[in-house]
Amino acid sequence: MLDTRNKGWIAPYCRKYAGLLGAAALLGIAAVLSAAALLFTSGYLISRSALRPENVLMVYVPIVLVRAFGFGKAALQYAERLVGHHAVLRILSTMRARLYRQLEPQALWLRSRFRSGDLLGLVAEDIEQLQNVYLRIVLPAVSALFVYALSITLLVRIDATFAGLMALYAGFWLFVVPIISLRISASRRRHFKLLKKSHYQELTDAIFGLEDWVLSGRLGKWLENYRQQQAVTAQIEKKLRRREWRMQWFSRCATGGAVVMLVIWAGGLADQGRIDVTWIAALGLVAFPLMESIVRVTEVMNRIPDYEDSIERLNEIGDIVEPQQAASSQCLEAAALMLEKPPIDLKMDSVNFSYPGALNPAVHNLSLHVPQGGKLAVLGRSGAGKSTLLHLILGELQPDQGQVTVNGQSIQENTALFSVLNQKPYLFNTTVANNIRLGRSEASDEEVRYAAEQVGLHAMIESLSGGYDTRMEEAGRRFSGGERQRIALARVLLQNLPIVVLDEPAVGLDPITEAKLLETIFRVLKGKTLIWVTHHLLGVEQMDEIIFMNKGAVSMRGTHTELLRHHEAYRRLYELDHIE
Ligand SMILES: Nc1ncnc2c1ncn2[C@@H]1O[C@H](COP(=O)(O)OP(=O)(O)OP(=O)(O)O)[C@@H](O)[C@H]1O
Repeated sequence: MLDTRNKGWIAPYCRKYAGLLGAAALLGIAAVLSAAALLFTSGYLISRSALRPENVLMVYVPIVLVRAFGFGKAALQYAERLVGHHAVLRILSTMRARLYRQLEPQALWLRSRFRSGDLLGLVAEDIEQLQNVYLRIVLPAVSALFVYALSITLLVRIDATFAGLMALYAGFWLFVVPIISLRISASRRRHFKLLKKSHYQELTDAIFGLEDWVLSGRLGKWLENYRQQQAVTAQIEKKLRRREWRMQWFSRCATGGAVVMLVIWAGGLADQGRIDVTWIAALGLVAFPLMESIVRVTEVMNRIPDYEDSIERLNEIGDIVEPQQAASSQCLEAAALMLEKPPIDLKMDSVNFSYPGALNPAVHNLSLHVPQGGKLAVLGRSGAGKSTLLHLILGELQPDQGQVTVNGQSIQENTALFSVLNQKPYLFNTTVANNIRLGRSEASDEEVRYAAEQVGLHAMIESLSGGYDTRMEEAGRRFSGGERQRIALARVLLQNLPIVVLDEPAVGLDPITEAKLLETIFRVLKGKTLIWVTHHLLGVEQMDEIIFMNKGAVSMRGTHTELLRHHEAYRRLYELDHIE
């Protein structure tokens, strides 16, 4: 886990992967220098050939050099991309693992806060965006700085006055123009983004309330209004584009300016007889690639606002989640102590909970007792209060009345007793072993293997080309839904906490896979307390208590046999769920 010094999303990774990023930057610089050398030798070759050398052998060396630098430039550019992308993909996979570790333990709590957005999807996309920060901002900027410093140093050795002039000219384009351009464009881009966001919100609202717009007969008016707003946004976007083109045009002029200055200077040197005239074109042409890498910084800086939102959002997530984690880590010791002294007794006494502003309570007068190793199934329609109940059990919500306790202590002080297996476990693009090890980062290879064996994945993993070191394809596409859940289950085994919350882990699986997964879950989690939210009755026979929730209250409860015996509704539901 990163310490506070490593809190951001850019600098810590630059430090950690300095070697790889440095190699990519060096290759980028070498590619620019190779391009400069190519144009330099080409310029010389053209001038030399124009003077009609008596023998082709007299221009043989420049011909070979042109070829070498031509190939070299392409090869170096390719190598730079390869190393740069390799570095960035490694950074992204570390970032994703970090994000997962931050979010996963609070999955249920986050879901209660970010009900309507697919938070994980959103932040995963943000991390995707960050790769551009490295590839399109950090690397080009570093390469431009180096090219600037090297060119001026070389020039000083030939002509200090001219070197000073060029340092000012190129420095203006490298340091001053990008800052001015960023200042102007940043506020416009932000304004544009805000406008777009508000239009999206309005459009989404309108789509949800389309029926009301039609019924009220005001749809035409709304459409007209929306069209006008769109026209304003399009106008601003057009202005932004025009500005970008103008900036590109100025950049080309800047390169042209440098070429003219170099040609005039080289002409002066030739007049003084300090260089041969054949070098004039060579020195002029060399400005093209060097200046281009410098003026590119303006374009690069203008991209910063595009990624600001992503970085801000990721920092916000850290700020929201870290206080929760701090509380959890304080509880770890207590958890360890409690693990040594089973049993863990979980109790809810007449708990009531209402969301702020809600008319009815989401959980109403609910009492439960789950002793160590007890198994509770929670069923109910959507909105019945199942998730709220889980938040209360996990100590993420505080009851308005009543209390939730473990061994007589408030649950808020003991939240690190829980593992959670939810509907969509995320698999990272790292090795299979690392994905399992997310449960406990210090777990040994043997422990990872053992956990995989327990969940029935060992043979399948061994059959992969690299065994446990095989990389998951992005988002674990190589694994089926059931296998993904088994990996998540192996993580839970490594965590080895006394209470496991199962939040519909089998939802979306076919009945056979579901039955097999449930059989594995109940087998490997034997002895642990299970709290299982499920949408149907497959596997409920194995539970010690089944509760049905309706409008926040318990509408039916008992063991499977009791419910079958006394409740006609349960009997029918059970039969429906068990039709072959
Ligand atoms: N963050 C929230 N703010 C306000 N009301 C909420 C919030 N979360 C849930 N509710 C409301 O509380 C009630 C219980 O919701 P809850 O999510 O606990 O039900 P659920 O049984 O888990 O539903 P589902 O199976 O669809 O997840 C619902 O009426 C819901 O609209």
